[in-house]
Amino acid sequence: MGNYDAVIIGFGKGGKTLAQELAAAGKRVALIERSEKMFGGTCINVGCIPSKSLVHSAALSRDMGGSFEEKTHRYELAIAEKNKLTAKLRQKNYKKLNDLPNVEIYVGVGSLRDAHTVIVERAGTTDELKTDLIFLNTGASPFIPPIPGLKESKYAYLSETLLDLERLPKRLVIIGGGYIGMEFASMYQNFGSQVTVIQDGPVFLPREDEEIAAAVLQSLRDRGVRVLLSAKTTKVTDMDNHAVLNVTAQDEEVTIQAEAILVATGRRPNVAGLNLEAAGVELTERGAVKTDIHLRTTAPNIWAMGDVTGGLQFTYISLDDYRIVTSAVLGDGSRTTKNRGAVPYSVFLDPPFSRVGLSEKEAGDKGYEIKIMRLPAMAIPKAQVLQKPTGMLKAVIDQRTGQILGAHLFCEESYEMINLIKLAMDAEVPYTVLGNAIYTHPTMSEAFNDLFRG
Ligand SMILES: Cc1cc2nc3c(=O)[nH]c(=O)nc-3n(C[C@H](O)[C@H](O)[C@H](O)COP(=O)(O)OP(=O)(O)OC[C@H]3O[C@@H](n4cnc5c(N)ncnc54)[C@H](O)[C@@H]3O)c2cc1C
Ligand SMILES: NC(=O)c1ccc[n+]([C@@H]2O[C@H](COP(=O)([O-])OP(=O)(O)OC[C@H]3O[C@@H](n4cnc5c(N)ncnc54)[C@H](O)[C@@H]3O)[C@@H](O)[C@H]2O)c1
Repeated sequence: MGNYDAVIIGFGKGGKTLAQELAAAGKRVALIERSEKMFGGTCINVGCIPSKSLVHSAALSRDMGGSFEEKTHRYELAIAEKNKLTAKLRQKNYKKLNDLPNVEIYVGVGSLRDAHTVIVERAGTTDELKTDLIFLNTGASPFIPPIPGLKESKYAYLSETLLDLERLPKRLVIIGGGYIGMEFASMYQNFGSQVTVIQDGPVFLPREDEEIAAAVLQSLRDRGVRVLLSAKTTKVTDMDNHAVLNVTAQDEEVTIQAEAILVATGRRPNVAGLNLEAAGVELTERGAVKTDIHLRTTAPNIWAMGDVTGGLQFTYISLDDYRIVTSAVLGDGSRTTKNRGAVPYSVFLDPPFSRVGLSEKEAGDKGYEIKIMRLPAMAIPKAQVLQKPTGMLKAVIDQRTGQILGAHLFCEESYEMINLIKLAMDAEVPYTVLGNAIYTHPTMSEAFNDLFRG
């Protein structure tokens, strides 16, 4: 039995950062992680970092061209490179925490006995930890739809297992056209696979600005990605060297063959087995840990961070959740989910798509009198230098105040540009400031001179 000031379940972004902060404040901390392969969490092991390493390698491979065998060889090298990177980061993350004298890492599955007792279980041993404060940072796991034959298929993968597939699939089918589906479609198309995306709804990227979603869809189709909308997979059958998917797409029956199937139909909070009810921690209707604006759960000494709270699933949100929780337990509680500012995001396509704030429709529905500003990517000199003229930029402006309500950038390097707009929105700087600023040249950011000319 151990006594701690704080116990953190899950070695994710929020958890590991909070462990360091609490340790620096003199607290005795236990950090529990169920798998030695997950020190540092989803992002560095099976999420953002490995997928972006492969996105980068795929773009290089596409530029080199060649036969499918040559592409396969480059793919194998890319997987090996990615494995090297994740192993390095995992070890670094472990060491950083393990070197702290008042942090103890437990490898095992954590659960609650009551609001002040955490159990850690692993083969044959059980530890019981007594503590004042508990932090839940257990992340999320893929949801697998109940499609006959899918779970049993040896050709079916989740994002984390596909990232380890060493042989480039000639044909890849992706079930789900969300963030993971789009990024993997773009990446595997660049590596040289023939990619088909099966999306259940009639609208492609329904949460995105209509005009931008149409431009992204067109670009993927121009690159050879087959995207089926209003499509339902009814059965998966394994053959000797491939799977056959029966799909109903807009009332037509089609069969699709694939060497690999990626299931990318959303990720659900990891709450199973935590025994939360024993401590009075309630769930939302959607099965996430219920929290208030300080990320406190319904148990007064228990807090939650990251994907398990059912919020936006991004690494930097888990990191910001750590700031909010730190503010609550070590500070004055002034940082909350309500004042964290605008939340940007990027989908790493080719070119990438990035967004912050409201779409044109959302701004209209909220009653704003709006002005729309647009710029085709081909008008940006740097896009021409990079030979990446595809895409468009769109901004939604509050006509009355000149504030930027939203920006939607589908162009090369948009993942860097969007952070500047987020800053302008948080600082309540009118669009004209970005429109009249001096930028270095030739850069993608200087496009703001034209986008926001007004
Ligand atoms: C393929 C992919 C690509 C992504 N790309 C991006 C991206 O480009 N940018 C971005 O911002 N986000 C991206 N995300 C999302 C991002 O990875 C997650 O939002 C983020 O990692 C969540 O962090 P977290 O702190 O909530 O938990 P996690 O990092 O998921 O950590 C939770 C940890 O808890 C452990 N755990 C769970 N239950 C228990 C238990 N009972 N006991 C002990 N340990 C337990 C898990 O093993 C895990 O290590 C991507 C996700 C995926 C899958
Ligand atoms: N660049 C990034 O920041 C990045 C990259 C990848 C993932 N992520 C995070 O990971 C999370 C999970 O990604 P995801 O793509 O799994 O989820 P998602 O919620 O983004 O998309 C899931 C998609 O699958 C579709 N779908 C569900 N069931 C289906 C079915 N039976 N047949 C066909 N389509 C079906 C849904 O309509 C939806 O479009 C995202 O919410 C995101 O926050 C972020």
